[in-house]
Amino acid sequence: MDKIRIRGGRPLHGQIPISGAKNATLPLMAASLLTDGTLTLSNVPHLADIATMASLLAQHGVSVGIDGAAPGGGHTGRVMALQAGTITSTTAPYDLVRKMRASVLVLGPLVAREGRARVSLPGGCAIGTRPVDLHLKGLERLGAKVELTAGYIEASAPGGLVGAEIVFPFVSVGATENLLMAATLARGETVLLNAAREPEIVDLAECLSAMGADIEGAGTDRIRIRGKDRLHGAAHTVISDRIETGTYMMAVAITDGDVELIGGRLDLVRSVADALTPAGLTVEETARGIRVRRANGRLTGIDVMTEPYPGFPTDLQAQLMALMSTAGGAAMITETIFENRFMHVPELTRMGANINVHHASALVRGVPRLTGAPVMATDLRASVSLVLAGLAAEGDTILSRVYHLDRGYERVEEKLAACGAEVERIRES
Ligand SMILES: CC(=O)N[C@H]1[C@@H](OP(=O)(O)OP(=O)(O)OC[C@H]2O[C@@H](n3ccc(=O)[nH]c3=O)[C@H](O)[C@@H]2O)O[C@H](CO)[C@@H](O)[C@@H]1O
Ligand SMILES: C=C(OP(=O)(O)O)C(=O)O
Repeated sequence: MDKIRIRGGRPLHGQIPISGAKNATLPLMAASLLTDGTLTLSNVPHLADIATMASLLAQHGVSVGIDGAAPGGGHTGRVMALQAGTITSTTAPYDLVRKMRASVLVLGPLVAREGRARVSLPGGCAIGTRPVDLHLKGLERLGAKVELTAGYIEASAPGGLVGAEIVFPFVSVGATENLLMAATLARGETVLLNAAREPEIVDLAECLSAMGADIEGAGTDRIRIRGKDRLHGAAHTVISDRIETGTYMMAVAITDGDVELIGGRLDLVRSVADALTPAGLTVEETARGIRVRRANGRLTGIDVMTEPYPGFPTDLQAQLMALMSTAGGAAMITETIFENRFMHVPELTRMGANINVHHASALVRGVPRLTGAPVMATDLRASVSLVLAGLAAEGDTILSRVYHLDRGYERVEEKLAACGAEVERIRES
């Protein structure tokens, strides 16, 4: 298993290309199941999760073609062509689903197109129990019969799905995506209320519309879908990764650097910029992306609560905690989305951070400096928070279980090293 070694203390200077969004690409790939036409996605990031979704789709019978990296390894990403001419299997097996929870996004499209699906229950993960009850109740509202048998979701709608009003009791990105996709092939009209408003939902809706779906209101909490008999192929460019953007914003901030994030979109990270500006960061839109640097001197602690979009994203909470570990004064960080998303705290503490967790809140008292240490990744965003801490720490940090990082950060060590960081991957067989 690979490790990453970081020698801290080097400010980042230069440019970092932002990749296409993992969390947009995964549902977009699942949407290919809705049509026998070809769905061509550009700006697809080269990540482990994307490879997992490609394997899952392949075993459903989808042909997946990838053109290789863009010339020069640039930020324009890969082009992926997906064609689900015939669905050869409606089962999503445990072995693939357990690797990646987003595999459950094949459920809605499979039931909508084939009238049935058998999808392994994803189960919990390091950050929480993460049930899928809203996905299942929503499918039932669309007329599917849903049973849980031997760890699998068995859903059937032999006569096809029928549009309905679905009110989510709380916001779920995945349930909104699954039901949005399912509703595009349901008979009649579906209305999703208290729908997630994440940019990845808007991206999915735009792609589905290009495939012939009739969707209004994506990006608001009320999405109306008029079902169609069939969808067709389309070409779509994946939006830039706002979580990667926010992560590098904080990497620049923690090292007191000055970097332009090429392809980063300020409108997608507004809540992050709004939180980090009072902390002492300058965030400016440029012709090609976003420029980030400190306004002057040490950053100051801020209080932040994670919320569904447009609030501060839970996927940037761990990175913010690393940043606040070296800020002046105290910061209170409250996690409202996942019940167990503080797994990075003991590891940051091992690097000298002063953090006390009380239920869903962490009180971070800034220390003058962190010290490098061997640390272990527990989940994707926790692992990158340790990379950030390592960039600012005195001495060497060695991060193990890098496979978590590889799920969501494309060429992270190359991107950081190109801006002056001393970071290298230690490949181990
Ligand atoms: C691949 C992808 O896009 N992943 C993102 C997606 O995950 P995901 O789609 O899994 O997250 P959700 O928005 O569904 O989860 C929000 C909360 O609702 C709960 N819940 C969700 C569904 C359900 O049926 N029942 C239920 O109780 C979850 O356990 C969690 O506490 O949104 C999260 C919240 O922004 C992000 O952290 C993840 O990076
Ligand atoms: C939690 C994440 O992903 P997933 O929902 O796939 O676990 C994430 O991207 O931070």
